[in-house]
Amino acid sequence: MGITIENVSKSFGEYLAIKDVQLEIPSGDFIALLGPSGSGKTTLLRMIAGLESLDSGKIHFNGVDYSNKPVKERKVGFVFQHYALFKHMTIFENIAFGLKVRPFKIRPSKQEIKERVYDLLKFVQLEHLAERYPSQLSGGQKQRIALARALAVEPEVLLLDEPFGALDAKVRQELRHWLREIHEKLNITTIFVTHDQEEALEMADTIVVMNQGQIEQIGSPDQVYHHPVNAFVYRFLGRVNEFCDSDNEISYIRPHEIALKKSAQGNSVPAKVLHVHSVGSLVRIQLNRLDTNALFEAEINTEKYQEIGPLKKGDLLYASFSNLVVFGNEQKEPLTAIL
Ligand SMILES: Nc1ncnc2c1ncn2[C@@H]1O[C@H](COP(=O)(O)OP(=O)(O)OP(=O)(O)O)[C@@H](O)[C@H]1O
Repeated sequence: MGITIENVSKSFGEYLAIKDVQLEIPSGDFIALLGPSGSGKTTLLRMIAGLESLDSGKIHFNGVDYSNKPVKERKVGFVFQHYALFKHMTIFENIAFGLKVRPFKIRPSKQEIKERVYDLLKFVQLEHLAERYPSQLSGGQKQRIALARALAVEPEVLLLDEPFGALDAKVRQELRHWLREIHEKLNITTIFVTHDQEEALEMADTIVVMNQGQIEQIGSPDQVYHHPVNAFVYRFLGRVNEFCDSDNEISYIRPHEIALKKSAQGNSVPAKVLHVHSVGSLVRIQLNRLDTNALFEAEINTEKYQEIGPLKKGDLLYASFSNLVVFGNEQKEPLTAIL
């Protein structure tokens, strides 16, 4: 199902939480709403679900105005951060719930419900847990079941609000791949809220970067990461070094874009090593520019480190900043790209 969000705004009392948002979500897309806490991601998701009213604007599902339709008419499935499984029901009953409470006329038979629940359990690879209670499941298993429950009613839109937020890093990683595979199989339009840029970059077809109730940029992971339209997006999408050029301009470069050499080359800048630490296959090096005294961080792989290292505090290196991007303080567009 394609969704069109047209000039939507929403206030809570005096506070304008969503400001004139426009967004076109093609059918079958996997979208991440990415932004810091309080940027309006959940509010926008809840408006799409019909859980929050709109002050102005419209939301269309497949070209039909759904702005005032109740939740139950929207064919949406939800998964929230805190599982929200019914504690007193078995896993089977949890998944069956949405089907059992359907009006009599459209309610499947007992046998049909049973088959559907087992199909879903198979789909999320947790058939063996049907008779357990939520308290007997791990966090990751609970979220798989929450997804199976959301899928039971055959939604045309899947809404996920930080579904892996409460899980540890390894389980999160597994579930990201798993959810992406599920999306590829079912192709349901999926909107995913996260404040984790890595999660958004890894999973989504389209990233919508939000800030203070507004959209800063819409684009593929590659576009928002490599071609951010402003300083906010640049900063939010990953580690970044900032150098003040003047009162109005700041230049930005990501740590992995800085080339480090043992000897001076071209317009490289001398810098002293302050700190070195390894993170898996990467080495992060904190340095101090000798020309401006500014601190910065470079990131290289272990092979490159073997070429220039081992390094210790006080060692002298030469840094080339070939990909600096300059934004004015309040500018939306990059002023220049210095090569
Ligand atoms: N029911 C409400 N009543 C009053 N203010 C609200 C309500 N819901 C949200 N807000 C405010 O609206 C703003 C946006 O909140 P929202 O939950 O949409 O942000 P978010 O980007 O999802 O943040 P988080 O990542 O922390 O969940 C916040 O300042 C929040 O305090």
